[in-house]
Amino acid sequence: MLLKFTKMHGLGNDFVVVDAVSRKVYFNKAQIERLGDRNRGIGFDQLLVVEPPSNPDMDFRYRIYNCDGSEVEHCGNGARCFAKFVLDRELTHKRVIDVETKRGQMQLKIQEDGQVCVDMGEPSFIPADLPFVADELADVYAIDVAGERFDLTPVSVGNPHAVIRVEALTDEVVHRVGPIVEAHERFPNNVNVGFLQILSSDEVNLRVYERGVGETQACGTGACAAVVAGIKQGWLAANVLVHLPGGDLRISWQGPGHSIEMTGPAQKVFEGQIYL
Ligand SMILES: N[C@H](CCC[C@H](N)C(=O)O)C(=O)O
Repeated sequence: MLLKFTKMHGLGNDFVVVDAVSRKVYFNKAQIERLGDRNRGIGFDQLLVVEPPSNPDMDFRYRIYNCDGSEVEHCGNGARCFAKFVLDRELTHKRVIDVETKRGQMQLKIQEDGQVCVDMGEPSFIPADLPFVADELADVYAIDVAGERFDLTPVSVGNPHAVIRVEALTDEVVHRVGPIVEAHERFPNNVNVGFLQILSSDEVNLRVYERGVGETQACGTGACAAVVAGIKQGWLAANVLVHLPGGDLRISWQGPGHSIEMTGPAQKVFEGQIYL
């Protein structure tokens, strides 16, 4: 089958986006892994498959697959690219789009400057919501990584995140600790691992070792998780500028009972077709 696709990115977190509204498309795990292979396929961090909504009150549904083939609940950078994709392809003419994903419903607003503002929903610090195995409720949890102790804050943004505050964002800590925590037995569904360096109460540096991918240039849900963890710990204010390797995101959260709001760019790189 000849598959038409659009290659996009949000701050270097890259996606292949497929229109499954005009024509149904299904992928098995092996096909996703092959398409995501940067040497033998197209290459992407995540595949986004845009479908008609199952709920008639929604405009679309879109499915999110990591390059290892795992389907996931939420993707912040992907949400912004999804919004640009459906508008550019005239699948909608709305600039406020209601969409459902595996984690639930959310609303996206495409601003006149092309930036996309996403209602990322409410975070949860309840371990069972990730899931994270914990004997008791705490603000931070100590986890042993090869004999070294790391304090982490588990946060669900629909998908699971472990936020670890560090004084320095070194390759060594990200690439050694990231994979161990990602697959740690206390995270039965694995976890995205965010390394947070606080610059001030409203500015941080962040690197994310993503579940099912490895380190990405940016992670939207990771930026949301890091900011809400920092606010909960009293390190951060309600509106934070997050510097990621691929660029900046603006994240704001007014506290429990409120949604997280994320604003950032979405870029189209090229359109293509490939035999599946
Ligand atoms: N790797 C993530 C999904 C993609 C998240 C990220 N690309 C974002 O922008 O939020 C997970 O397994 O939950």
